[in-house]
Amino acid sequence: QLPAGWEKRLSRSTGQHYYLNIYTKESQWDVPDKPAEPVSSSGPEQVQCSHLLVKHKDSRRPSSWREDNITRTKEEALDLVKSYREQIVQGKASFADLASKYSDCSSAKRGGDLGSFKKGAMQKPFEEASFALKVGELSEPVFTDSGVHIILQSL
Ligand SMILES: N=C(N)NCCC[C@H](NC(=O)[C@@H]1CCC/C1=C/[C@H](COP(=O)(O)O)NC=O)C(N)=O
Repeated sequence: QLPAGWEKRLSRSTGQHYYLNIYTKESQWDVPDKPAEPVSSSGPEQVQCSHLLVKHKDSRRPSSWREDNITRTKEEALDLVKSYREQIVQGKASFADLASKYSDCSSAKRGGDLGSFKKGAMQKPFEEASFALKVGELSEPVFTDSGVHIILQSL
């Protein structure tokens, strides 16, 4: 008798039995010894985030809708990102307002919204920071080849 939430399946490729978590559709070879977890332990499949990106002269593409040739240094970009983050945290400005004015990413037009994305879509440092956030949480400055970001997880 299997613990609740599991189904016994036969693998066509190996002829072995495996066990399917009927909630998360995750499968495993080992016979389950406790009821299936209704949410996957590996966290959400995808997240929706907005970001404010400040590029610098060493960015992979040191150009944006704001500035054809971006010459600020990485340190200057970090100082700007910190000042924007401070204004948001102190409630002096909204994330979307500052992103639409100052983000060097085309998503500035949407208040920084990047839409939903799965693992594998964004550069690793950005992905790791995005998936580590809770809904409504604002990241510390994150560095990618694009430049310096702050990230807001929206959904
Ligand atoms: N899937 C969605 N929505 N679009 C594809 C995103 C591709 C992805 N992009 C990034 O990782 C950078 C960092 C986080 C956001 C982002 C935006 C970049 C930043 O500007 P850029 O350095 O490119 O000039 N602008 C657009 O791609 C990548 N794997 O390169």
